[in-house]
Amino acid sequence: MGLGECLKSQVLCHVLIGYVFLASGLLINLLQLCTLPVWWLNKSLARRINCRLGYCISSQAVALLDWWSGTECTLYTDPKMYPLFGNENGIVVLNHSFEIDFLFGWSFCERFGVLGSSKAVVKKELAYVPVIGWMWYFTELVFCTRKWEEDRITVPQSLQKLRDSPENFLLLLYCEGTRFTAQKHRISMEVAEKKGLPKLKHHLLPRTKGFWVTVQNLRGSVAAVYDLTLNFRNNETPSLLGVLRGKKYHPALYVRRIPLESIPEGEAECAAWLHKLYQEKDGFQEQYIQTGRYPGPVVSAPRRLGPLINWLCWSALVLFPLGAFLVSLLSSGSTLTILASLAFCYGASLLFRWMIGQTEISSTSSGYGNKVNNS
Ligand SMILES: CC/C=C\C/C=C\C/C=C\C/C=C\C/C=C\C/C=C\CCC(=O)SCCNC(=O)CCNC(=O)[C@H](O)C(C)(C)COP(=O)(O)OP(=O)(O)OC[C@H]1O[C@@H](n2cnc3c(N)ncnc32)[C@H](O)[C@@H]1OP(=O)(O)O
Ligand SMILES: CCCCCCCC/C=C\CCCCCCCC(=O)OC[C@@H](O)COP(=O)(O)O
Repeated sequence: MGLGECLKSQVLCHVLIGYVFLASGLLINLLQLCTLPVWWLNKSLARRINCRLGYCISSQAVALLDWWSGTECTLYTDPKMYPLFGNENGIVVLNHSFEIDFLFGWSFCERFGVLGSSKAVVKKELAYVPVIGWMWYFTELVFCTRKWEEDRITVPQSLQKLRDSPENFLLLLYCEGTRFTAQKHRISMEVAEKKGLPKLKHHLLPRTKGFWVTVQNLRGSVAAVYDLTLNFRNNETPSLLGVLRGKKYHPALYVRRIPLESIPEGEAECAAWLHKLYQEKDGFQEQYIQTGRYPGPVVSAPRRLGPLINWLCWSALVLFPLGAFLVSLLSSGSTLTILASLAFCYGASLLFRWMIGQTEISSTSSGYGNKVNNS
């Protein structure tokens, strides 16, 4: 085992990474809170500032993936479309089969220069997660309850706010609405059968209402739907803990750009269009599993230095006071202070572990989609 591998497996390194993420993240959340008065004075400026602050948090996770674990994603797409990525607003439709599929989305957003302004339609529960959830509140993510009676009012309102976004954005929509499990797949195929729709092998049946309201509310301000299909070599199942331990994964992503004008306006037609899209996605997944490739040529999208520099800067900023504190603690010799500090560190590491748990299907998978009804 080389020095790098040895370092990546050390619990102390993981604790320090967690500390940097939490300390810098909470500081950034506080800065975001301080931008509240700016929203009333100059909304566009407040949004730009919050995009930069959001970048400071999300790019730490990207640095962990791109630079710490060294994961490289193989991108399959049309090279003629590639220059448009990040240079226009887009709705991203991605399969929701992996615990940290969002992180690979973030990694590409970074490469296309829109990480700070990246958006998603996320379940409301995530708004309460410290650091990430609080940051999302300020970067105007669209929160939903996954109860259509409520979402039909609130989701369009949030989407309307994005129309005059001062920066280009990619809005991620997991139409499956929940992470893939064998049970949810079985139930959703029962729904498919009842609706007379063809069965999907690798996806849950997409929920169509969210897609329809998203397209309708963003028509005129979004140029295209980006259809993304993600999978991993050798049936890898990536996890945040794996990335933290420096495990290198081998993702492959197929991106298709579909002009928004080509999507039907009526709800029923739009729903049928989405079901057809998922049938195509299922075919692409099958092709990847059979051949190890997606259709189309491979395009290079190199990782950028930005996340690494950001991470190093925040690390220096929060590790220096920690070092000074530890020195003064040890020299003070007070047993009570040392015990209190140890208890605080233990609490902070539990919080970090809980946050990682939010990405884990085994610990936090909701009951949504476990029954043949809306919930
Ligand atoms: C080039 C670019 C390259 C790279 C860039 C890539 C991407 C990066 C971009 C941005 C990244 C930014 C941030 C990402 C970071 C983090 C995000 C991470 C995670 C958060 C993810 C989530 O939280 S996912 C969960 C929340 N999101 C959603 O749910 C969205 C999808 N859902 C919907 O759209 C729903 O319609 C709804 C939520 C709006 C409402 O849900 P509800 O259930 O109330 O109603 P529905 O009408 O949808 O459902 C009822 C219909 O469904 C049928 N039904 C019943 N049971 C089932 C079942 N088990 N399975 C399927 N269908 C079922 C039912 O019959 C109803 O049918 P109708 O015919 O009557 O409609
Ligand atoms: C440099 C250190 C970087 C450490 C990065 C730590 C980041 C982890 C911190 C907080 C995690 C919060 C974000 C979790 C995003 C969860 C994504 C997700 O997939 O949500 C599930 C949702 O779709 C559907 O939920 P269910 O399947 O119905 O249940």
